[in-house]
Amino acid sequence: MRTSERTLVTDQAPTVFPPIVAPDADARAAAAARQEQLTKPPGSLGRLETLGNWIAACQGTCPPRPLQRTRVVVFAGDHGIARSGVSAYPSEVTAQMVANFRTGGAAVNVLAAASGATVRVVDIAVDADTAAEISTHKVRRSSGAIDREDALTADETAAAISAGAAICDEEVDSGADLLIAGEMGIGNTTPAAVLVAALTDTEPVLVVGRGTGIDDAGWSRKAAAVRDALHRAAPVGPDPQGLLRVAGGADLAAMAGFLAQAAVRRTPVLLDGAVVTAAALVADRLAPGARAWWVAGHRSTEPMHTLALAELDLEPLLDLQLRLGEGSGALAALPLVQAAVATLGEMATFADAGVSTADAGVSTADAGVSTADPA
Ligand SMILES: Cc1cc2ncn([C@H]3O[C@H](COP(=O)(O)O)[C@@H](O)[C@H]3O)c2cc1C
Ligand SMILES: O=C(O)c1cccnc1
Repeated sequence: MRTSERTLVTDQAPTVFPPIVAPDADARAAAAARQEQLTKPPGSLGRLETLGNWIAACQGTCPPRPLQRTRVVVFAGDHGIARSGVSAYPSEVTAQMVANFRTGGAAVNVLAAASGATVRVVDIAVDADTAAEISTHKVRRSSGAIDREDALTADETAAAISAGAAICDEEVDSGADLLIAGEMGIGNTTPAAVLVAALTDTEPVLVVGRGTGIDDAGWSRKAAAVRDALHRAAPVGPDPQGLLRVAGGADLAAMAGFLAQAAVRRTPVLLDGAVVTAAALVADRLAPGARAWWVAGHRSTEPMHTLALAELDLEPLLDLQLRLGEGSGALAALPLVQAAVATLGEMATFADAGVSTADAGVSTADAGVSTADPA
């Protein structure tokens, strides 16, 4: 059913983000002009150029400052739907992986260390008691089983969005100049798929993927769960806060708040995989225009990810067939962002290095060859 055919119910007290200011167009233009002066044919660094220009625009200065503090926040939360056989793993793995993050043994830790980022894990809704220092923003133990009950109450939804925004503020206030959201939660690809289906008006079978590696029977159970949750969510239509409440979860709501607040705080974000991008899709509805502050690190193999990226008009930097989450795909792309900033900031110009520009060369007519095409 299309949303226009439904009676829409909007959540009562919506969490309001201030209007999003776009990254600085003047700094982006100055960066694009500087790229033309650097000792390379125009455009020859391809996507690294537009990436560097984007960082300059986000910082409001050209050349951009080197990135000093890239911070990954892993949002951990369990989901009642995991009891319906939609994941290849049991819910206990969420808390066990939280412990693994804290001792540095997970992919996110190793990838972060490899490119100089640091990792913080926050328990938003793990179905276990975790250490006090990571549970200050905890909303509840596990979100509801979305095929038959709401994921959250309205108050919990607002609290989770606010928690994510507060976590973002803590990180920006501590000096973070590039943010990455990661996630850990057995079963979380199921609510993420529901959010993407609802916001892109897509059928369940087209959004449901294999997650942690479910077999065909598990995939069928997952598609049925997505169908039932979408049915339950129909009355809220595309209302972002209502969707998070009925068919999302506390971790997804917190990530949406975090991503929206990053745009409010004019701090760039490198997006991770399908689950984070599902939260991003909601965040861009909560704070229209927030997407201008995000770059997609990679494309995961989950089908919903391609749909969500297309809806956000984001082109991923990498496609490595990753399907992990945690922030791993964003971290795989981080060296590209660092390279983009370094080339824009540190390469010599033609004038500095005494290198001849294209128009100083042999004329096209004389040599019978084309000179550089600035396009
Ligand atoms: C050991 C382990 C580590 C992980 N790290 C991220 N995920 C990923 O898999 C889960 C989502 O997939 P599904 O919806 O199929 O459960 C999330 O926890 C996600 O972060 C992991 C999953 C496992 C098993
Ligand atoms: O792309 C993701 O975010 C993802 C894929 C599979 C499992 N967990 C997360």
